[in-house]
Amino acid sequence: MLIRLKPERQVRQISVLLLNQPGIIQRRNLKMSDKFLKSYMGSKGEFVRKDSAFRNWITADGSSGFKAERDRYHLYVSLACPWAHRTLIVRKLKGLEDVIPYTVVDWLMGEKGWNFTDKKPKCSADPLFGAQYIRELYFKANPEYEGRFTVPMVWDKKNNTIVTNESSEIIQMFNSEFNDFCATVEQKELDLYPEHLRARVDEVNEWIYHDINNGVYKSGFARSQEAYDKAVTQLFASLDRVEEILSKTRYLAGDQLTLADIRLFTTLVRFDPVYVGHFKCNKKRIMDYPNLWGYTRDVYQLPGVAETVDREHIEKHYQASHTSINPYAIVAIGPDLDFNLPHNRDKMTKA
Ligand SMILES: N[C@@H](CCC(=O)N[C@@H](CS)C(=O)NCC(=O)O)C(=O)O
Repeated sequence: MLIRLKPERQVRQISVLLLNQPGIIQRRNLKMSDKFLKSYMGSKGEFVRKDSAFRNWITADGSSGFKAERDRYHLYVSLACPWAHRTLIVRKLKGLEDVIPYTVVDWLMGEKGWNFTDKKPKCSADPLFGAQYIRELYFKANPEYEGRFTVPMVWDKKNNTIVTNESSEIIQMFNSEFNDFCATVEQKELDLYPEHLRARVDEVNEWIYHDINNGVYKSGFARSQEAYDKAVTQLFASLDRVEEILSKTRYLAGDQLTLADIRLFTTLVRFDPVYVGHFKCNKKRIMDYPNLWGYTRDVYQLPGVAETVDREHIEKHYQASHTSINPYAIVAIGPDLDFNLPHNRDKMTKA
């Protein structure tokens, strides 16, 4: 009986069982997911995120060689991905919809990484090259490329190359370098990384990135009890810390929304539907934290943000793609969540 086998034998058995069923695709996914995870593993079974490889900057004056221009850059995203989601929110808040077009990849990540499809809602074929996989674009930019094929990624149609694949930098560029092109004056004047709040924004970003944004991945992809315990303990200690901050101020850096909030929001909005179950981040749910839950709804309800959130892409991507942690790729039903419930956090803003 399966239950009596040693762990490594059980894994083989699962693979055979899946092969005997009509959905042969499961075996392919199992292999992919394992390879994917191993490429991110440290020596103690801990998840180690790789640095992004393309780090050019688009500037308003073009001094970097990449001048901010209308319809010069193309943004590639997954609606499932929290890092890519940041870029869609800032693009929206800054009114850059007509300036920076984007393409959404398939929510299912297979053995060759992200692929394009026009057969699923909100996804489309690659408009620039008709590529099948995002990796093809990375090789177009650099045939010797050896890094990961990640989203978000910004393609420069003029120089025919990748500008950047680092979300934290893309959102800074969208915030400040495209101000000549924003749809409205309010959007041009909106500064999500103002000089006087930078030190505070940088400070919170630092620990929120390690403990929360990446903390959920470190918990979910841990391959040893020790690595999981460490990551998940740190994750919830930092969520408690954020809860405390948000009991005093509406946003992380005070009364004003900043890039730090966008960066945190994209993790929080995925937390209860995916990270609690799929990544075993189940000490508490976001809805158990009054301030974090109210804050998540507050950011969600900002004009334009809700339309960047796609629960179908989010829930299906993680659970169907990571078959080494969810071998049958069954997508859980997910909690009832109403992000539109009143949050009353506007009352915290000082007059
Ligand atoms: N540091 C990058 C991380 C981006 C990232 O890891 N994206 C994931 C999707 S959530 C990805 O594309 N993974 C594909 C892979 O690692 O092969 C950023 O913030 O932009």
